[in-house]
Amino acid sequence: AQSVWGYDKENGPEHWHQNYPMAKGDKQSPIEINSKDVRHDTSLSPWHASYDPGAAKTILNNGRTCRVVFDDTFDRSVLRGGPLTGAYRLRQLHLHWGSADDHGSEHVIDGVKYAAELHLVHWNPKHGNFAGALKQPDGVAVVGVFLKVGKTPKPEMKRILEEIDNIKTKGKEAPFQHFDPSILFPKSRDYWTYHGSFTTPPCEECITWILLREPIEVSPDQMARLRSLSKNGENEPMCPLVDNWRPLQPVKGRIVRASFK
Ligand SMILES: NS(=O)(=O)c1ccc(C(=O)N2CCN(Cc3ccccc3)C2)cc1
Ligand SMILES: [Zn+2]
Repeated sequence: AQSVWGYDKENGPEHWHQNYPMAKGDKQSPIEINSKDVRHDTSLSPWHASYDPGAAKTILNNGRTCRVVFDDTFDRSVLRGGPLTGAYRLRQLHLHWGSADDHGSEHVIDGVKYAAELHLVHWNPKHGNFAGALKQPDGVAVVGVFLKVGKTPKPEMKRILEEIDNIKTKGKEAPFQHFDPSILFPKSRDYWTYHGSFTTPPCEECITWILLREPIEVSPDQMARLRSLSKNGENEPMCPLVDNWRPLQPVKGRIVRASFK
């Protein structure tokens, strides 16, 4: 039977192109950001998120990540500015992380891998709905925030990680309300931006990436909580949900712009 895609030897990133040909495209993500190749673009404006905490709905474990889902039926929580034209609607946030603190992020910055990477996924309502947006080059915008392990963890991450106990296994979902994800943003608004793809199948090349330069800190036990999630269902053999990151993809001549010098 067609094995559903995942991150294991038999269904991992090297196999994805068999069912999802886009995976071999020339605008794939993630990529390594090399500061020497980045262009400071003075025309890039600051980005702005105006999120309604009431839009948060649920948190779930889908066996591949931990995801918080928001109401995106109208312009309730939106991202504007930066490289974007118009307001993009926040649909969900999720994370990618490693089995140890020295790796786990998808994008790599000058050789540095972070322990995890948070993705806030937004779509362009001019394309009608999310399914339509992912067929357009300007359909989706993802803000990426790097997580590093440190001693002064952000209390805001606590809220997501406290919910982990209720969604330990695949398919588990819990209410997750009154949450404004902009509290997860670091102080600096500096970012890199480039055009790329979903880092998971179907790997459509519809994403304007906005990667924040300043990482946020999480504590060692917060990372341990994330790693305590299981990719299996409740009554299946335990299998830790870790290393749900895609390896680096070829840059293929793409230009990465920076909002800062
Ligand atoms: N890691 S990432 O930020 O690049 C990212 C990866 C996947 C997704 C995501 O939600 N989907 C990709 C397509 N998929 C299937 C789908 C669902 C509804 C309609 C149509 C298609 C959903 C969003 C962001
Ligand atoms: Zn992601």
